[in-house]
Amino acid sequence: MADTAQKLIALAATIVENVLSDGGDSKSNPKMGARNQVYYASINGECPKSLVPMLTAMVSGALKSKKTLIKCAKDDGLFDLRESALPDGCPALSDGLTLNGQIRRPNAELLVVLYEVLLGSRRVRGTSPIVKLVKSRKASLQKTLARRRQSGEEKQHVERIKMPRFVRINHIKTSNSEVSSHFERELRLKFQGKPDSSTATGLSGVPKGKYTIDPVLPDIFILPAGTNLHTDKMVDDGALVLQDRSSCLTAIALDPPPDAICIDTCASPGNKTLHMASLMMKNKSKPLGKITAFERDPTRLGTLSRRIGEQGASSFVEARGGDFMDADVSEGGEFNDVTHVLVDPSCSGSGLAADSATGSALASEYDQPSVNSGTLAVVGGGASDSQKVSNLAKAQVEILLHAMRLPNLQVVAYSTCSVFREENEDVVLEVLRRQSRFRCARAIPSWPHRGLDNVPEFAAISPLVCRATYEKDGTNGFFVARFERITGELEVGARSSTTSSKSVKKSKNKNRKRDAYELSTSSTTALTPPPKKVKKDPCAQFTKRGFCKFGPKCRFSHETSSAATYKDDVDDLMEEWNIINEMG
Ligand SMILES: C[S@@+](CC[C@H](N)C(=O)[O-])C[C@H]1O[C@@H](n2cnc3c(N)ncnc32)[C@H](O)[C@@H]1O
Repeated sequence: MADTAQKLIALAATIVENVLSDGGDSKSNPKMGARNQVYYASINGECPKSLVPMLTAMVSGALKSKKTLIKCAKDDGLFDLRESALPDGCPALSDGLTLNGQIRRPNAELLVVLYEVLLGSRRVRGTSPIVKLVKSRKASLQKTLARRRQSGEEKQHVERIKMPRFVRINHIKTSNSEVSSHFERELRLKFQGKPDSSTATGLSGVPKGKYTIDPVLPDIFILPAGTNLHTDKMVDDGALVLQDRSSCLTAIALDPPPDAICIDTCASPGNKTLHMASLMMKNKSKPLGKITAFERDPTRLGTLSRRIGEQGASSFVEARGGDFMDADVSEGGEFNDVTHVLVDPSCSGSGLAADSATGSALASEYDQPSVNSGTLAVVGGGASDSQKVSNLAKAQVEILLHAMRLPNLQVVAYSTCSVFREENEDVVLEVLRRQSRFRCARAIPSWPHRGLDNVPEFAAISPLVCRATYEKDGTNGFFVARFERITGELEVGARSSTTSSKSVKKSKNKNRKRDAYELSTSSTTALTPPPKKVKKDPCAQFTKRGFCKFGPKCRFSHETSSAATYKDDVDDLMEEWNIINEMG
């Protein structure tokens, strides 16, 4: 037992070291990212599948909480210990310090073990000298963290948010009845009936031993939080997909008919591409159409291709390496016949649920990207968070406009897992302003939670778009909009039924004229700046727990100083979050 724990700690430390280091071979290349390295460790047999959730939690926790862990160790005097005070074989921890006492390069194993003791399982397992050292100082380290939190030097502990386990059916490989009997036979779960509300309370209330189905969205099963399905046969076979409920909104909003010719502009790891494929197969009444899934990142393209194969979709889904912005969208071009496009571009990821590892809180949908928190690490170099979000928003608008140039395109679904209006309603308004062939239509009419309702300029689009939040929907924060080609026969804002290829041709001539009349093509147009917010006192419940039962209606502020955490592969993180939940 202790040996297994030590092997796991050593593996986590190797991955952390790879990520923190500057170089590495292709296998341990830090650019590959921690999650991919965990994945490789599991397929290479270095980590048993059942321990993948623990490994993921250790690696992501140690990396995300690095600063907190080092400060606690430093305050606790760990780096001042003389060699004689260290257990036999323990590396000199002060090697990682510069002359003025700053940390140059933390010992990766120390980070992992400190994470376990202070923020993770709070237990010390393993046998190495570093484990022995931390074990001997566990109580004082934990007191140091508590003191730092009390003095405000560290963020208060945020209670772990437990989302239910959402599982989507892949209709290419299975059916609802097969899945139900699998849950009952293999997992010994009993169906508890369909919940009568879509509130977070209704959803998170799936008791142990039971399962249910989504009250609003088709094909989603809801299992108790913490259900470990990482070794489940149907998940392994690609018949069931672990996907957050909110991330299923986009393909449902697009609603492609079986013969649709589709593009996913930003596809990897392919959750939404493959959801589209499943919907097309489910409704198959005529020959299947096709999906071209663009991915510009070569590593992520590999993940996408693999998953297309695993989920049985290779015959009609193609992974295409390259930037969608270079795709030929001209009349008569390669994508002349495309009717449906899904746009789920890189975003700030500000809607991802609070992370127990870092203690960061859930951003509210009324939050704005803070100017100086500096937590959006990837886009725009040293730019402020609000500048990075603005850069992301510009790219989001350009991808939508590029897609809307496709000559036979009928429907576009747009989504982000951001809660910021700058990447959501503002993007929709900007796209409507810059072209005149598509209007915003009502996406998923049965979804109860619509767009921001407190901003006068959003009044027309707010009832048409969908939002999701942990507080209201039991999911990560999410936004979806549906655009439809204007046929001239429908009222603005009304939703047509899924458009057939005949009506595509009918409206084509009219649209050609509109094509010529495309409005501004400038990529530098600034989005509407967010209105100034009235300063409210902080909400005590939100500060303490990371959420509050009054949600956006609360009269106190839910603003956080680190409202956004940038992650390009946000869907990976969603899945990772589910994994971390399993630890609870
Ligand atoms: C938010 S993730 C997509 C998640 C995916 N839709 C899913 O549900 O699994 C964005 C992905 O799009 C890729 N991407 C961003 N902009 C792109 C572009 N212009 N062309 C192709 N891929 C792009 C990124 O590399 C990243 O893998």
